Amino acid sequence: MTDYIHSAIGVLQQWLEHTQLTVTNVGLALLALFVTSRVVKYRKGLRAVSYMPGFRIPFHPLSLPAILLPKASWNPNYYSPWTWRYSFYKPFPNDTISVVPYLVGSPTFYTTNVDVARQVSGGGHKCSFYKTPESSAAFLLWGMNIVAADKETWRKHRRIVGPAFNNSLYQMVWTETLNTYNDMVEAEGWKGKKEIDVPVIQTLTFKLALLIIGKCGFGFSFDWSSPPRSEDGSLSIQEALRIVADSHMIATFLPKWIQNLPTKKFKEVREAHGKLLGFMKQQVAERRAEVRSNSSEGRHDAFTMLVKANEDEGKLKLSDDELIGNVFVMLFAGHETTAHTLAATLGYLAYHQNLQDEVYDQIASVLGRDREPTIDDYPSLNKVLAAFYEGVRLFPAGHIMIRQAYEDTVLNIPNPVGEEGVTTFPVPKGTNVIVDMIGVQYNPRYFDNPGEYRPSRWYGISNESESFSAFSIGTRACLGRKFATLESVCFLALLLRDYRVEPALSNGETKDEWRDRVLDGKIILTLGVNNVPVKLIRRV
Ligand code: HEM
Repeated sequence: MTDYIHSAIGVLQQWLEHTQLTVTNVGLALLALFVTSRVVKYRKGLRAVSYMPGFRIPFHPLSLPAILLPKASWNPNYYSPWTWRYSFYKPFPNDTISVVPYLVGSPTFYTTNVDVARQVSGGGHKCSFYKTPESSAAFLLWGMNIVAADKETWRKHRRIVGPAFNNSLYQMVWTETLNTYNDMVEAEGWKGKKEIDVPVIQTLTFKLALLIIGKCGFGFSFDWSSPPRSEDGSLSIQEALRIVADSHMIATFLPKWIQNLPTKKFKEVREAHGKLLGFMKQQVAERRAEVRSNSSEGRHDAFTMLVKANEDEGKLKLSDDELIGNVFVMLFAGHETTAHTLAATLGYLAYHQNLQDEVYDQIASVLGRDREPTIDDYPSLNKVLAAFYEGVRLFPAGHIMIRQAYEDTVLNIPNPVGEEGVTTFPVPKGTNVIVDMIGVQYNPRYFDNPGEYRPSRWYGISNESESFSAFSIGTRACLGRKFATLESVCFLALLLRDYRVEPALSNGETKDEWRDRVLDGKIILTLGVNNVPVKLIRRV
């Protein structure tokens, strides 16, 4: 008997090694097998997939098969499991499908179609869809905010938060990214080194994104090398913000009684939350006093702008908790997303040296060898931006948008490619519509050879174009898109100006094996790539 158990464990271990799956993913895989089921019937022309009702999983069943698939087993010529995610839709006649519960409950539509996404995601007076509180739970820890709010509440938040994303903030994002890059080179001891090993590029991109949100979003003065605790042992605000960002999933999804257990990790998380909350309350009061006494003129961070806009507002002011909620939501909407996309972009550019050369040639022609970039260079660095846009297309950090019909309505679903027109489907109140953003980005309806990393597909396309659907579309599209692109273009231009980025291969590994290992997706709250190990070779 023990022999059987040992050999079963052995087989499982081998399979895990082969597929590079973690134990958590195996758990999810088993759940997926149980939840996802066979195609059962056509429902008014859309083919339906049926699943057992009653499961409330943090992300939808389509995420799960993509995670559980052993690499490349479905198509030896293709390496990204995310293309498989799109191919999920291939057996169906349309790029919008409905998933119908076996027993009770209303069906859910899954769509990879931009027109359907526009109908459900935009908000607005005429839109019959909204974000349910359950789907926004991850954003509601610190108070109501623009991401979680809907309808009238959203409009109230947007009026105050929208104006904070202005040219002064953008100038600050650029300047602070430049300062942070120089700070990083100094603090990491890169000066004078010809070759630098970076085992995980995410350690840099996550720190960069945190410092930029901390400085430009919260208006804190952070620096690359500040110690996590002061001499008296108390947590620094910078470290508290890092812990809060890193423990977001714990704080959102773990029951309170588990979070209150006396382990080192949970104690640290509680300390960080307590410290930040107290600090933010004090900051609201201080900034309000500054705004009232006109002494906030030199401050352009989003937090101060928000307090200012709120002071100027008449009846529809935000409460202090809502102000704090909106500052924190920038951390959760803008930190991981930007950091993951930068890591994916650098991974692709390391793998495709010819494309990196093309980007570098532009940087060199715009900046020369050592001129610091200014925000006026941003439009001329369009190939850097295109490299970033292609990174976010292939790994759209905001990989899912969940909406629900709050009244009986219809969806106008475009007919399959090759057939003109739309078909109108009745959508009863309570029906969920899930916009599968990975599916959208890999949908051949919109992108020629969608699995290929090809930044040139974005050349000559206006920045305002809705083709960049990875930031969503319509009135509720990402408010931080320019924030993210300015930060990323500035950082990439500096890094690629100074260093050639190459894959750091492990023993005996080929470049293609590196690509398969690294440029593979993982989802926690947002979608990113695996750890990206690179070598930075100083350009002379
Ligand atoms: C690569 C980086 C980013 C990506 C891929 C991204 C993606 C998205 C997506 C898909 C949405 C729509 C979500 C939905 O409607 O369910 C969204 C909304 C939003 N994002 Fe971003 N985002 C990024 C960076 C940022 C940054 C840096 C900030 C702020 C500093 C930010 C702030 C927001 C806000 C406030 C909203 C809500 C807008 C509204 O509902 O009116 N994002 N983002």
